[in-house]
Amino acid sequence: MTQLEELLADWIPQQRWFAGKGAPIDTVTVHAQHPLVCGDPGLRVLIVEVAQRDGVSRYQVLLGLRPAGTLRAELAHAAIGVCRIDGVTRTVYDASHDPELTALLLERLAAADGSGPDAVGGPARGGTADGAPPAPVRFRRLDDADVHSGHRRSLVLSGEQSNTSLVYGEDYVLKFFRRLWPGLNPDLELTAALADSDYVARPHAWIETDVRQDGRPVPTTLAMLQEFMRSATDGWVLAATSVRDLYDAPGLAPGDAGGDFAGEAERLGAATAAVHRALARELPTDVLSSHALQDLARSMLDRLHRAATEVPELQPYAGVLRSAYEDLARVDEPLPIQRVHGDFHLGQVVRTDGGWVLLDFEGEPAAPVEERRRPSSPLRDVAGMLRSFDYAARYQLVGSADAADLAPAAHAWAQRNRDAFCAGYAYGGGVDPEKHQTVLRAFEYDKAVYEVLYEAHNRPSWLRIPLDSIAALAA
Ligand SMILES: Nc1ncnc2c1ncn2[C@@H]1O[C@H](COP(=O)(O)OP(=O)(O)O)[C@@H](O)[C@H]1O
Ligand SMILES: O=P(O)(O)O[C@H]1O[C@H](CO)[C@@H](O[C@H]2O[C@H](CO)[C@@H](O)[C@H](O)[C@H]2O)[C@H](O)[C@H]1O
Repeated sequence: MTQLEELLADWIPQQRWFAGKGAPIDTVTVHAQHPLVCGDPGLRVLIVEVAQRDGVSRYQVLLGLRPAGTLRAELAHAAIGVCRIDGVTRTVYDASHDPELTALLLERLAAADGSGPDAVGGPARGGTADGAPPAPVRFRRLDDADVHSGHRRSLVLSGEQSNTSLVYGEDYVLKFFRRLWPGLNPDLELTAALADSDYVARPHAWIETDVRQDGRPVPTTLAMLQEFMRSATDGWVLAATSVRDLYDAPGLAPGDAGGDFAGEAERLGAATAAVHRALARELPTDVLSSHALQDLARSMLDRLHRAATEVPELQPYAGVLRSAYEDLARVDEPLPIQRVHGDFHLGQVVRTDGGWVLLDFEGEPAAPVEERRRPSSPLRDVAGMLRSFDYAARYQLVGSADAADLAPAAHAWAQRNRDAFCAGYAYGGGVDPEKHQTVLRAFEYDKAVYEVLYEAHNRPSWLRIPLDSIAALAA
């Protein structure tokens, strides 16, 4: 490995967005390096390949470069290290934290030519008049997007993120996809398909490059610029506040405790149904054949095997989970499928003055992009949100001395909001989740198993949450 690759091999595992935390890194290779800003400071987009026991994954690093010893104190936390690059000793750092550099990205997006919605996922436009190939990193803007670079300073959104989002003033969010899969990112694809919907943050522009796959260059989304919902409050924060109010009111039912969330849960259900209907209008739909249903059940079983091998505490419940998947494989009614959110939870929705807005249509960040772009049952998203109500109810019990006393209240809160969400989903025009219990249960179990792996890798102290839910579901 080069000096830079050695530094990255130490730095990458400490990043929240690194998805390979379950195993050590063997090597890091800089697969491509595209200069965006030359000079001092400099900015390069790196595509790095991280080799681990289970294979090689690609990540995007925004590399800032300054002469060694000149990194300002406020950027010290972003430092990756000091190494020689192009014969000069430089400090390299995570440029997403450097507003001086990120301002230039917004300027490039504002200056980009407009493209129609078909340009999303379309071929790179052909280079310059003299026939030169398209630029390695392309800045593209939707035709009717009004991107201006007046609010230049960006701030990195803090929080439990799989990617890195920069907020410019109060206007835009620029989200850099960290784990890269060749091709169109489903977040950009679905957000663009829903561009006119009141339930999504309007997409404006994107950044892409070509990533080689099987010897061919594949246009691959690096980042998406969308409207910043300035009046937004995170759904997780709202739900957690409601749960806290309930825990502070011993003996009261969730509907009587103050801060009841059921009205919001119901409206969220209706908003989810509206988004599903819009996705079904804009993008292909199908019906799952019985053969495909069996494949789906098998994929759930595979995930269970992987999770139970890695997290043995799951093994006592494997029998119950397996039989839920077998029931799914035997469902003999047609299961409509369409594009869905794919990783739906309370942290992916924000409440604005105008109602609920859905974010982050990327799907489960660890899954290959072909899998995430595959149509699925909308009940998969319903199940994701039901899991999230369970999380919101349980997470304040982790490590609490009052956990046993509060458990009935947690159960009541989750049940009330599950019911409200499902009712809202049905009256909002979605299928009635209550009438599809076998499918819903299988998706819920599968999501909980995913969460077991997710927590084991990212937040081991939260591992008990999905494990306890599975124990309760299996009881
Ligand atoms: N357009 C937006 N407007 C307001 N807040 C946003 C917007 N996009 C993201 N956020 C906030 O950032 C958080 C993480 O964004 P998300 O797109 O889910 O990132 P990730 O893919 O890294 O999980 C969201 O939960 C939300 O609170
Ligand atoms: O939002 P991301 O796309 O990064 O999704 C990943 O991280 C989520 C946590 O931030 C994780 O969600 C799990 O924890 C949530 C509470 O923090 C909870 O509301 C969800 O129900 C639970 O699944 C998500 O699974 C993961 O893909």
